[in-house]
Amino acid sequence: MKILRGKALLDDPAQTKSTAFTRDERDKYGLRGLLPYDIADVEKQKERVLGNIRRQSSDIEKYIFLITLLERNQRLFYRTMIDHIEEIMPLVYTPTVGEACKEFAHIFRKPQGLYITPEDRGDIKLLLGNWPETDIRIIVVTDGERILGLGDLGANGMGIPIGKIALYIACAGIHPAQCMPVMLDVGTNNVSLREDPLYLGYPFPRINGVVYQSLVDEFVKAVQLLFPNALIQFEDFLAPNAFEFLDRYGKQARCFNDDIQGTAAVTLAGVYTSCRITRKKFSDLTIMFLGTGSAAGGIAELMVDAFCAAGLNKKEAQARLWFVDRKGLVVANREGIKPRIEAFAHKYGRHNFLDAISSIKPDVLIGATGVAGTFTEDIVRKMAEINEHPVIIALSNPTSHTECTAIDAYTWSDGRVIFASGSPFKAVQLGEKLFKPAQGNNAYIFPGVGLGVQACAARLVTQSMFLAAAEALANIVSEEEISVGAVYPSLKRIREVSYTIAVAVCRVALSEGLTEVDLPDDLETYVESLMYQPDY
Ligand SMILES: NC(=O)c1ccc[n+]([C@@H]2O[C@H](COP(=O)([O-])OP(=O)(O)OC[C@H]3O[C@@H](n4cnc5c(N)ncnc54)[C@H](O)[C@@H]3O)[C@@H](O)[C@H]2O)c1
Ligand SMILES: O=C(O)C[C@H](O)C(=O)O
Ligand SMILES: [Mg+2]
Repeated sequence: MKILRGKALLDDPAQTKSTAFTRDERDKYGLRGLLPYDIADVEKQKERVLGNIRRQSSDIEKYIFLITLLERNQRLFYRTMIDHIEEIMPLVYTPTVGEACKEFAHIFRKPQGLYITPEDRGDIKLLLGNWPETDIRIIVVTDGERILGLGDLGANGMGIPIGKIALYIACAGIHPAQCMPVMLDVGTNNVSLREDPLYLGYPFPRINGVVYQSLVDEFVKAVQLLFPNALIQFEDFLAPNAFEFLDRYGKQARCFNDDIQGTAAVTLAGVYTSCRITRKKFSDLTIMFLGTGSAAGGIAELMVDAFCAAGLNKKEAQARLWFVDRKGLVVANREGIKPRIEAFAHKYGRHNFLDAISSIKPDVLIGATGVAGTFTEDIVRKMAEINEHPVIIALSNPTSHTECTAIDAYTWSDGRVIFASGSPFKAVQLGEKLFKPAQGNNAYIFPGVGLGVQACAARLVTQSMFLAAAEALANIVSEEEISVGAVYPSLKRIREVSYTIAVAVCRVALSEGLTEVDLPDDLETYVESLMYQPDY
């Protein structure tokens, strides 16, 4: 890295320390007179940042403030984010990032990340070469077609890769210079966006079919050529594209789909942990999904592996999993069952959602619909009638799209529910008891998986890695966390979580012969040594 001087040094987000430059440094780098007198250490700077965040009148203003801080002073941004993760994460990630994506074209200040459009066909390598860094290790790419539960947001969806990359850096210590957010801006079918005069994306209907597929092919190939060490995380692609790309690239490129696989691991971990509260055996559970998309489909596939690891055969495992869609219980011989769901369409009578719960008596209910309020009072009460401690995981983001809120879930189940949700909820006081529901979000998984894959230079990312990540995450939850109803560890422990998952991923890669480097025996110390600390 070229050492800058004077104003250029102050203006460089990666190198500046702003008011923290010491007298000696101010002398040495030609900074005298360019800064106020006080030498503010990072603690003082953080105090100022927090004051500024808290004085903003809305979360979207807080988001804008934080993004501009990131553009000004990278280390201060990440130090603040790491030290105050519970306060900052909901601002740079779900739920606020959902609002930021909807408003993206209107709050845009400075480009971040790489944009690829159909006009760049044939030139994607050249575009990647324009990126200012060469040693890229983590890429988060979206085409914006299914941004959280908000639908097709086109190029506005860039907020998601930017947010996920911030989590890679803060939660797993990937170096900022090694990360790249990418928007495959292939158009949008959201007419109101295309008609918005301030819209910044490719203002045409989405390309599709082979034309679209070949552009994604070109992107993946170009990444492999220019950034051979990069891990590609596919994010917020609409199903079936999400599944198709995973099938197409998963066995030949270092990539995974976060909504399918990351979500699967975090949900499985929550279910494992719930067994410590319900005292049920994991292999005895019956699980019901509302929604048949990427998240639910991905979870079911990993659950089958988990049940098989617990001693069931594949058929028995599949028999434990049930799907409900808008038309009710998904059963054999129903029209139009998605190929990924067929194995779970059992021979059974037709039932609506509520009757399906009464009849099948699931221990666990998982929502991945993107539709608010789909876990109604009737549904939660029914789950609580058939289970002493029903497990309800409402995955949909952002908060405005959650299947049910924490307070409703606790109230309707008389405080007996074991609840987790994709976006965070505040603690709920019900009589004497305080519940602190945990956030069931793939943020617990993908940073650690990325760190692990990088640490061991795994050629591919496999299902066994996600199974191991789920086990590692479940094992780390403390008794104290469980006592307030949380099935995940506190976010304050996220770097410990990511590191633990990374070590588990390395072990799987080693056992599957996927590593491309010689790893030291002491994997723990090695992985920890790789983690970026945003210190001056
Ligand atoms: N918490 C997490 O970590 C996490 C991870 C991934 C996705 N998600 C959330 O899950 C939601 C779904 O994501 P996805 O990728 O599976 O999307 P998707 O579009 O692939 O799937 C959504 C599914 O829900 C079904 N659905 C919609 N309304 C329904 C209703 N009223 N009743 C029954 N089914 C209904 C759709 O038919 C579809 O099958 C999004 O809101 C997303 O934010 C959360
Ligand atoms: O982005 C998130 O918060 C989780 C997940 O990837 C989603 O798509 O909702
Ligand atoms: Mg996602």
